[in-house]
Amino acid sequence: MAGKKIENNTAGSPLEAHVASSKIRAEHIDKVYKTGKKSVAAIEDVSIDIQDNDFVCIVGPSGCGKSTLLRMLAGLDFPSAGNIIVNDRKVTGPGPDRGMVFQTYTLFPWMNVEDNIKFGLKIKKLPKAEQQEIADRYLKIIGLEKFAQSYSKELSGGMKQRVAIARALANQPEVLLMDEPFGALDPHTKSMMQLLMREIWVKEHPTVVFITHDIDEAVFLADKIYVMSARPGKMIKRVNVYLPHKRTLDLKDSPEFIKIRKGINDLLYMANTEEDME
Ligand SMILES: Nc1ncnc2c1ncn2[C@@H]1O[C@H](COP(=O)(O)OP(=O)(O)OP(=O)(O)O)[C@@H](O)[C@H]1O
Repeated sequence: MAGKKIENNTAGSPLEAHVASSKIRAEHIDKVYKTGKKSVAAIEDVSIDIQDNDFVCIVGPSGCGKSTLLRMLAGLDFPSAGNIIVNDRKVTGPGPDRGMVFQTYTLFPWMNVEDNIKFGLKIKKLPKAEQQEIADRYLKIIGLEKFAQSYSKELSGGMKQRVAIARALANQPEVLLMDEPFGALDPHTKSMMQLLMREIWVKEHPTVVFITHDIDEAVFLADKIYVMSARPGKMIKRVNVYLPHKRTLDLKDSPEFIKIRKGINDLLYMANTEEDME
């Protein structure tokens, strides 16, 4: 697959091409980790172009560099070659324009739910009434109004992730970067979180980049899916997901959903088989 150009399964409509604006661009990214004398090529010649308000998932086998790529978009790590551009500016570090949600729960244990959500707003020194208004709005969206005064240790994993999402969204980042945020949840809670995440996106329309190795999750959530090959990870295809804007869980049993899932599984299988044969 080395050096293969990324393919798009559909050409954008002329209108889309005209009005869409690039929010995030990764241009020919390589990432090599060096530890002592050893070096690991994590990703190779990866390019992506994400438009404003897109919900994008990135899928690929374990170790293909998904988290590495997301960390570089966040400015928490840097490419060995290539550029990352967010809002037409080269990324040189983390910034308030990008919110992150990780797989591990990252709430501040000494703050209650409401204060966790207000954290970034306090730093921004927003007036108290405005902080409360925003916290109330997101508590409602995540359905945890009754837990506003609870602490992290009193919450389930799913509840903690809902608060982490609310905390990230409350800051009104232009881009939400999510690294397998539902990876540690049981299947039922995971489905409920997927539903909630899609609902939040339909309402708020943040630009979302969501990493997962769960193909079902990617097809359910995203409008565009970038598929990566095994390490060193390369982008092999961008798949546009033409499913309804508003989604319900029974969509997962529909022929359209199953067809897209199969297409992505086939791509991953082919990419990995080709790597094995090289
Ligand atoms: N700080 C680091 N130092 C050295 N090697 C690293 C470092 N971080 C990641 N790697 C290596 O880079 C490769 C890509 O890792 P990364 O965590 O980005 O993959 P991933 O696709 O997110 O994996 P998973 O799906 O299992 O979480 C792996 O081989 C990993 O061992």
